[in-house]
Amino acid sequence: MALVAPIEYSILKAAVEAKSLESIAAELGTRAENLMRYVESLRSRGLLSVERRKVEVYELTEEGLRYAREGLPELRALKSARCEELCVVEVPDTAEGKIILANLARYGLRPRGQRIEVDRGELERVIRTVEERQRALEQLASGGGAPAEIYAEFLKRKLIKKSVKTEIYIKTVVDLSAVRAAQLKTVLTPEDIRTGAWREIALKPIDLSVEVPPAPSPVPHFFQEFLNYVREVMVGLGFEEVRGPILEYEFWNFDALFQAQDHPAREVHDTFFVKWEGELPEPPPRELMERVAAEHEAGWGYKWSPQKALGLVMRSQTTATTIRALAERGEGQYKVFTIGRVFRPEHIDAKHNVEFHQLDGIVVGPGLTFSHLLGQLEQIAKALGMQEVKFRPAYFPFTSPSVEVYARHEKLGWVEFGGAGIFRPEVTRPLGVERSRVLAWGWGLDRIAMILLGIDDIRDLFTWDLGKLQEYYRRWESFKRGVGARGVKFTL
Ligand SMILES: N[C@@H](Cc1ccccc1)C(=O)O
Repeated sequence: MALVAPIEYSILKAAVEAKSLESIAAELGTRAENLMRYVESLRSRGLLSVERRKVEVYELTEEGLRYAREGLPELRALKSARCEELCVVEVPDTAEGKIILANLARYGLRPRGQRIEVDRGELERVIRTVEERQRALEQLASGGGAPAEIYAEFLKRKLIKKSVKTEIYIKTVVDLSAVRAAQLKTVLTPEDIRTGAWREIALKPIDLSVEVPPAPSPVPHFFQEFLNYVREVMVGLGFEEVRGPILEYEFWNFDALFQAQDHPAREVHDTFFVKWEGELPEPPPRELMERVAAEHEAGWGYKWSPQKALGLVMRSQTTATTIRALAERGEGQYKVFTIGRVFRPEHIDAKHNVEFHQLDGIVVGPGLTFSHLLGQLEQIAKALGMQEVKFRPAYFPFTSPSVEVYARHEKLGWVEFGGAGIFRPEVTRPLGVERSRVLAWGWGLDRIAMILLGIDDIRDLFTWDLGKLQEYYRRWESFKRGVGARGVKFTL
């Protein structure tokens, strides 16, 4: 038993005797185009045969169509005749007048100059003849036929033209009792599968060749451009960019930052721990692991586990990347930054997302102080176009002293957008950095974008709403134009 859609069943029923698709469409009250895909689907399942026949058809020319609508010009002329003893038809000396005279001559009416004189009986005979042509023309216009001699006349007069059309004839090649109309669906639900209902459902074919309506053309994404802008600003301030992996060893995300292995932030609720059997980042140097181990054991007084340090996390801070840079370069004078995604299992709200972007930077050199740090942070904030920032004392396991950095958001008030501090000796010592001091900070770029562009909800940075995206892009463009042109005020 073949299952077919209700419309397919109607087609099969209508085509038990071979018929043209056009006539079946008319029978079913639709257009042939609408049936094509069902016909094709029935054919491909061997339920229907399809034959294409070339047929000669007559089509009205533009002129023919116009006369079908407005009436043949000679008919109009004949009807304007004024009759006394004789009837008189006045024909204007125009292009149309010429057509009128030529056609009236066909029916035996000879003009004298621009006028035709004819007796009433003759006039009525010719009017009937021409009216017959007019009816034929209108019939042709509405898809009907006409007497053979009229085709010849109209062809000569160029009111119709011959063309070859392909007609589709279909015939059902299956016994109707072997076919059943079934429910037609485009999507099967888990329920349909569980209950076995799928057996009774016909899947509606989807025609992938159909043109879809054009979608509004996308603009570049404002936040992507914003991230590039931050990158440019940092490079402009003399920083060098470094990059690091998103799937990171706990070692770089925590241990190298002197975050104890039993530190609360390392518990499941603050970090995404990853079970991973794919390719791994290159492991940290053994020797470095040993020095970090010694630092932890002396400082925190517990047994440091190398296995724990080689666990994998979705990095929760891009400080994991700047600390890699510090380990690689060691002692010296340099400034590096990184921009990248970080991940935290947060409760999502207007200010928190589980995935956001940080700008981390370090400035390395002998003799650097806390004032240098605050000055550096101010300079970056200013270069990014921020109006006012505030610092508050804070705690991070890897810096001392430490601050949190705040800026004012139009709607949300003072928003913390990052932390900063000077790396503790416990962090720098195992990396071989003993003479230099390291200023470090990590800022949330999503929040900075919200502050600069007046976006009220962090989730909006990833909105699918094209209207919002366009609005934010406009704001971003006008922000970019204004950078450097605004009065900047800082408060310590
Ligand atoms: N990594 C910290 C920010 C920070 C970076 C560097 C020094 C101090 C603080 C955070 O994610 O919140």
